[in-house]
Amino acid sequence: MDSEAVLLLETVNFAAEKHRNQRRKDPEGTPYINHPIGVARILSYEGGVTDIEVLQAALLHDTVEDTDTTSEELEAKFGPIVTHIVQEVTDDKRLPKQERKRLQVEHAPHCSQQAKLVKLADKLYNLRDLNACVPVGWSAERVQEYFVWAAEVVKGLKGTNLALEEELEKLFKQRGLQL
Ligand SMILES: Nc1nc2c(ncn2[C@@H]2O[C@H](COP(=O)(O)OP(=O)(O)O)[C@@H](OP(=O)(O)OP(=O)(O)O)[C@H]2O)c(=O)[nH]1
Ligand SMILES: [Mn+2]
Repeated sequence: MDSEAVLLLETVNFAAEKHRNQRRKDPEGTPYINHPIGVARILSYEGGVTDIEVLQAALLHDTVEDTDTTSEELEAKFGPIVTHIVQEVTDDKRLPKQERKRLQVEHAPHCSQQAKLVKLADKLYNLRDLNACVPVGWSAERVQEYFVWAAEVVKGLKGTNLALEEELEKLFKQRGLQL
């Protein structure tokens, strides 16, 4: 087996262990790990991305934000490039939610190309997920607000990956939003 396959399995296993007690917000409580795996899969299968560090960062992208994982831990196990991409897509959970959301819109255009790819795939996964089923406690208005905000973030990511941007544009159009 080639060394990149070994590395991807090592990465997905690390993410699965870190997210093992977490569930998605859908009524069925889908295992959280389905999300990072799906984000990495969007990048490879739909986006044609073969950059192993981007695929690893996609698998790890919510570990620092949502679990006890530290950047130091990622750096020791996966190296500085993967760790930096994850840091770029990590919200500071100590900030109020509104501020975190505003900072994503502000920072998106200044991210590295690698981080922009992960952000595009993360938004595409989450928007498709919202169309498939509404998180527990979310109103239709809250779902629409998420689309409006996501469109603002994605505007700042334009010119990164045509296939993913086209898929996102379709979803925004269905909601009456323009990129
Ligand atoms: N659509 C959907 N999202 C769910 C579900 N379960 C968990 N999430 C996560 O919830 C986040 C979006 O919910 P919000 O209320 O806007 O944000 P918050 O969790 O950070 O407070 C996303 O975080 P994220 O991946 O860090 O992305 P981002 O929204 O911060 O860009 C998404 O992955 C689900 O069942 N459906
Ligand atoms: Mn995510």
